[in-house]
Amino acid sequence: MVQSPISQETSSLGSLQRVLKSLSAYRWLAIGALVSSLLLTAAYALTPQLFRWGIDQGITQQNLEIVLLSAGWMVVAAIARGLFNFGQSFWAEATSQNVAYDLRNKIFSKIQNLSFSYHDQAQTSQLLTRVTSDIEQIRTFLSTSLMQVISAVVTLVSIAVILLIMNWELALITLTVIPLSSWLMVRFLRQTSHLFRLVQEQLGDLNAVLQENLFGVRVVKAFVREGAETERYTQLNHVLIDTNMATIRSIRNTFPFMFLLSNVVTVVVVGYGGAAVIADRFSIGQLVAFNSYLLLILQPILLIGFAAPAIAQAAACADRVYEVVDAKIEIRDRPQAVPFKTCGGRITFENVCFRYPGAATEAIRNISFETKPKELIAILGMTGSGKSTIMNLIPRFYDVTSGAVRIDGRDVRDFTLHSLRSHIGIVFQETTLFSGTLRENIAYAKPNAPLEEVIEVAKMAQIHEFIANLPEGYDTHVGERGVGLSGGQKQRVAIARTLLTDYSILILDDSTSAVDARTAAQIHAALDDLMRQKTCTAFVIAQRISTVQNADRIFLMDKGRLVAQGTHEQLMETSPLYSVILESQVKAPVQAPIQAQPKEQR
Ligand SMILES: Nc1ncnc2c1ncn2[C@@H]1O[C@H](COP(=O)(O)OP(=O)(O)OP(=O)(O)O)[C@@H](O)[C@H]1O
Repeated sequence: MVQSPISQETSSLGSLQRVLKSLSAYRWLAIGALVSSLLLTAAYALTPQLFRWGIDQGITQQNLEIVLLSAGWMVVAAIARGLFNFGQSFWAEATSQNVAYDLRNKIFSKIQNLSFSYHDQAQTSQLLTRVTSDIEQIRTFLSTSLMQVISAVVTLVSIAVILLIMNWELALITLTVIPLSSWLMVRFLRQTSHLFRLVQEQLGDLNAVLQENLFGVRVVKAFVREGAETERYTQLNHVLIDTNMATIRSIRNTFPFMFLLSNVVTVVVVGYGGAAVIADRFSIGQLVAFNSYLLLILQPILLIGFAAPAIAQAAACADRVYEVVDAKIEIRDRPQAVPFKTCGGRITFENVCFRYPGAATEAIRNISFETKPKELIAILGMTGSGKSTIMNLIPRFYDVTSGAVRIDGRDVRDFTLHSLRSHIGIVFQETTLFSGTLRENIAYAKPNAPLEEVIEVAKMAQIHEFIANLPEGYDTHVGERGVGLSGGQKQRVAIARTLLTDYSILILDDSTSAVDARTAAQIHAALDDLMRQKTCTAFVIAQRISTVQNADRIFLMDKGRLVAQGTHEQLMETSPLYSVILESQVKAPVQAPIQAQPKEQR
């Protein structure tokens, strides 16, 4: 299996730093959250002092006015806490939503620009997990964990100072809790950080099975593999729960010790502080305030503890997201690239070899040919002989391993990708339609095309009659993969979609394979005229010799090599392989299309 390019290790910490840097774009929102958080901490820190004042100056001195005043200020402090809490969560949420929005756009546009070779090796489900779940984890980190940690650190420092001022001996006993619990936290993070990355990867694997299953649901049912598929999913689900349980075990091994620490310190403070009150070295109000601070100081340590797994997880997610954002785009414009404007029709392959990334052998070897203007070239050959590969090199879906592909004498790598691909109309072997109406699908590359133009190309692709007979005609909705249409109908919509573009080079890659032989012949007849008018060169890859007999030249491929070329008649005379293919097809029912029409593929 090909190694995924998106599973390399990079520094999680560095990725998390990049997330933090991205906050600068929303600095005012972030500052709003930070200021609210600081004010919230201040409001919390003030409350025990109000207690102390109320007890020592009010209750102990039997001064009702001070008791009521301190109670009133406590109400004010409570309201202030509510307001600052709201401000902190509102602005933190707004910041995180904006950062997630930017990251989603960034990763999506990167995915659009990544080369075919990247997509060949990357798992779609892993990419989906990165765009959805990973970014959501980063967002939660920014809106919750990050704020928790910042306010916890501010609270810890400010309360430590207050405690030291109030009673340094008792403060030092209390503050021992900080290094001890920090050590527990670091140990916990060391144990779990790799587990969080694993969880996200396993989630991606689980999504892969789900996605494959949804796409291949018909195959699963046809082969009665529902049970086996459920088993496969359950197994991966099991692996995921095991990893999740490992993280939970690590949490379980850490947090009880933290709680134990806090309880021990409380006991010591009450014991030591109580003795100090009896010895008149400390007032009751101070002891109550001290005890309240103790709760406040343990809370942030626990908060950091709770935030730690989320931070480790966010770091792993940020790592995965930036791996895609930083992925190398193999095929891109050269610095001096020029726009491809007009096509004279001379397409030259000069000793071209090509090996797919990660493949052991070359898919095509030493291919050389040159087309003449307005030529219609058919490419024929056994399955896997390299026909599609040749065509992939003209629009630079891949770059040659050696040799050169030229158009009118100029290397295709010298053209800007956008202009080059805009001039090449290509119908792929596999048909992909998008969710939307039939009209929207046909006008995919030219959304403003008037209906007459859409109808015109639909007629050429022999699909107009079918569409016109639908109750909603061209406004009929089709599913994301054209569900509701037969294989042949989808192929014809795809042909119409290509015909509507401003192509000058046309490539039809086995694009009538799912269409019945008579309709295929009608499509080719209609395209024949069109190819000679609109295109400078056309390539048709086909399995059936009958559909390409009219080609000006037929290229015969065998095991990655161009073994023969010429007209149908010439090849019949000179190529034994061509004769073998022809003979095998003469015996096949497709040679007699009118008498025995195969059903369109469903
Ligand atoms: N993305 C890819 N990564 C690695 N190898 C590939 C890839 N695509 C095709 N190949 C290999 O390259 C060789 C040529 O494939 P290609 O698709 O060009 O054949 P083809 O003649 O068009 O076949 P078919 O008629 O079945 O479509 C095959 O051996 C195939 O396994």
